[in-house]
Amino acid sequence: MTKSILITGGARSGKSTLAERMVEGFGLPATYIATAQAFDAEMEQRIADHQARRGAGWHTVAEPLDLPGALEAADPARPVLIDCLTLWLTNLLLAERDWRAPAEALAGSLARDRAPVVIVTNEVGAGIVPENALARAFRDAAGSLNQTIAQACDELWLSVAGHPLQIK
Ligand SMILES: Nc1nc2c(ncn2[C@@H]2O[C@H](COP(=O)(O)OP(=O)(O)OP(=O)(O)O)[C@@H](O)[C@H]2O)c(=O)[nH]1
Repeated sequence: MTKSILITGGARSGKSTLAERMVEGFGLPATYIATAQAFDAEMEQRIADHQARRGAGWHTVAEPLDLPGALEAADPARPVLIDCLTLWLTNLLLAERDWRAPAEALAGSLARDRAPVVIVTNEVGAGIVPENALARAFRDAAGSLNQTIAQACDELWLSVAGHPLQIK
């Protein structure tokens, strides 16, 4: 049985909707682990749109930093959707925390005997090389994090303009 799925794609590529459909396809009450924090009205609106779209039947946990801990604490009988790795990385970098050890911990916990886990991430770095050093460091860290989690996942999907493409 497929246990862990990583979905990557650009902004508004449909990756969150694809992830929600996959998790709902397991036919079980599910847990949503959100890494986003609402710092402004725009983000509040995005989050409200997501919550309205998900509807009832989802248990939502907001965890901006301790993602491995949130996954460990989640009910193992329920499928989990993690949305998204890129914001988690941003939160760790802004808090000046290491991301490599938590990324390895997250990858390790995907091997656990539990209901499936679907993870959303962003495909960054396809454009021109950013001019500032922080943006370049973020781009490189995001790429490495995606590789670490993709390697640990049973399936990897790319969402392009609302269309899913299976990579692994
Ligand atoms: N805190 C919190 N964040 C949430 C909740 N629901 C969704 N989010 C966040 O909303 C973010 C995704 O929002 P969007 O900006 O619509 O995603 P997008 O990348 O532009 O679009 P897609 O590619 O279609 O997914 C994710 O990072 C989630 O963590 C929630 O209930 N609470």
